[in-house]
Amino acid sequence: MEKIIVRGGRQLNGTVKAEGAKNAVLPVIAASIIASEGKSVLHEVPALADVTTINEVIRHMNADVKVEGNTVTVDASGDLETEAPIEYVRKMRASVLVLGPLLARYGHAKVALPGGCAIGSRPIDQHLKGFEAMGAEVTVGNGYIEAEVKGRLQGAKVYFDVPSVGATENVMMAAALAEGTTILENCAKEPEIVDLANYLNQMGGKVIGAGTETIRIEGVDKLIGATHTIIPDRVEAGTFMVAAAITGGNVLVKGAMREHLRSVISKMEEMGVTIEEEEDGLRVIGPEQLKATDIKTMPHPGFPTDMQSQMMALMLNAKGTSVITETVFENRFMHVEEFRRMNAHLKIEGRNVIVEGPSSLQGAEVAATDLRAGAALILAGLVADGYTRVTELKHLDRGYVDFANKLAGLGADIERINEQESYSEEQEANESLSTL
Ligand SMILES: CC(=O)N[C@H]1[C@@H](OP(=O)(O)OP(=O)(O)OC[C@H]2O[C@@H](n3ccc(=O)[nH]c3=O)[C@H](O)[C@@H]2O)O[C@H](CO)[C@@H](O)[C@@H]1O
Ligand SMILES: C=C(OP(=O)(O)O)C(=O)O
Repeated sequence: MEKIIVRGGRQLNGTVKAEGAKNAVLPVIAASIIASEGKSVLHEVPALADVTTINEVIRHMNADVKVEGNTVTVDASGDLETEAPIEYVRKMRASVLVLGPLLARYGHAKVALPGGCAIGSRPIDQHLKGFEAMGAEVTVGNGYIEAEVKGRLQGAKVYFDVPSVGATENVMMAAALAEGTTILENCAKEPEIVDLANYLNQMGGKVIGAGTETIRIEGVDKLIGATHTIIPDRVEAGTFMVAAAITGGNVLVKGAMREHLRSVISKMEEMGVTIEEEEDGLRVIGPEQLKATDIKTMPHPGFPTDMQSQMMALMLNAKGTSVITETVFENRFMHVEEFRRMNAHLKIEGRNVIVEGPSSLQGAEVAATDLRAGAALILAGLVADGYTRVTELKHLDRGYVDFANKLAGLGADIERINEQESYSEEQEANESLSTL
């Protein structure tokens, strides 16, 4: 079994670079199959498990995908299959993002129903509502969603009941190749949606208003492969910002963009962290003593749910009572039990978690319950007394490239090991860390 072992107590210093954003690259690769001519050349693609999965999904459909370092080239000009089976969707829910492109290009798409996951039930009714408004017939049965339209999708007016990132992206991709104009209202405004719209426009699409609550899309007859560079990952950047702050360190996070991280920056500043904008990123300097604060997760530009567990780790080290309110996902507190194993003082009250700090965190064996929880437990391990061993790394690998090595590069006492059953835990920890 693979584990990350971290021994707390080191201050982090130095420079670390954020990779291309997972949540931008997944819809962009899904959108690449909409191009019936030419190749797309995508730069700054992070080497994540989720990227491997989306590549497998579109390869399964007969797209030609080449990966060379951080550049991915997609040629989807041949005839594609219009189905994404369960094995891919189970690994990664974002596989449903091929629905819009396939439906627009072929008038048919069949994708396994994603179901819930560790953070909530995560329905996709808003995606389907958008396709139906554009004239598609959608059926759900035998574990699959099948969408079909005779002729082309028709431009339509769609009002989303909730500002969903995935629904905004899926319907925006479908509308790019529909006949006529589509107006999407109450859209999600995340930077990754803007990145996708920019890519669609580079392909010949006509999308305006991405990043605001109303997006207007003039459908075009065809889209052509294009070159595009993925934006930096604001959640990975935010995670390293917390790593610097929690250890009282001084770290330059290259690629961290102020305009994408406003809510995270202001909350960290309220906690006493110094954040300075530099030419190529943000410098984060941790205080001697962090102060308590409250956060409420919201759609962008509110505080991102994907930074909630990392902020919990930070609050555990702050003086006073902090309150976290999770409004985006109904079940995103699985990490609370794991933090408690590290002597964290946390109380769940409905959608709130009361954090009593500073907790004297103790190293323990803990499991990543989702990908951000995995990162957050490692952050807590950076300041816990003794060894923290984090398991279930498959979650972490979905969203972080080389996380342990990047932290080690900043001075953390951390190593990723493949456990030999015959070793005792302590022997193994000592041996693996003695080389650091
Ligand atoms: C690959 C990707 O980009 N993942 C991100 C995306 O997920 P994802 O796109 O799945 O998240 P959504 O924005 O769709 O979900 C937001 C909320 O809307 C609800 N909802 C969503 C769709 C729908 O049809 N009906 C519905 O009720 C969800 O249950 C949730 O409560 O945005 C989330 C919220 O910022 C992030 O945590 C994820 O990291
Ligand atoms: C919840 C996340 O991703 P996904 O939507 O891919 O599960 C995340 O990135 O934290």
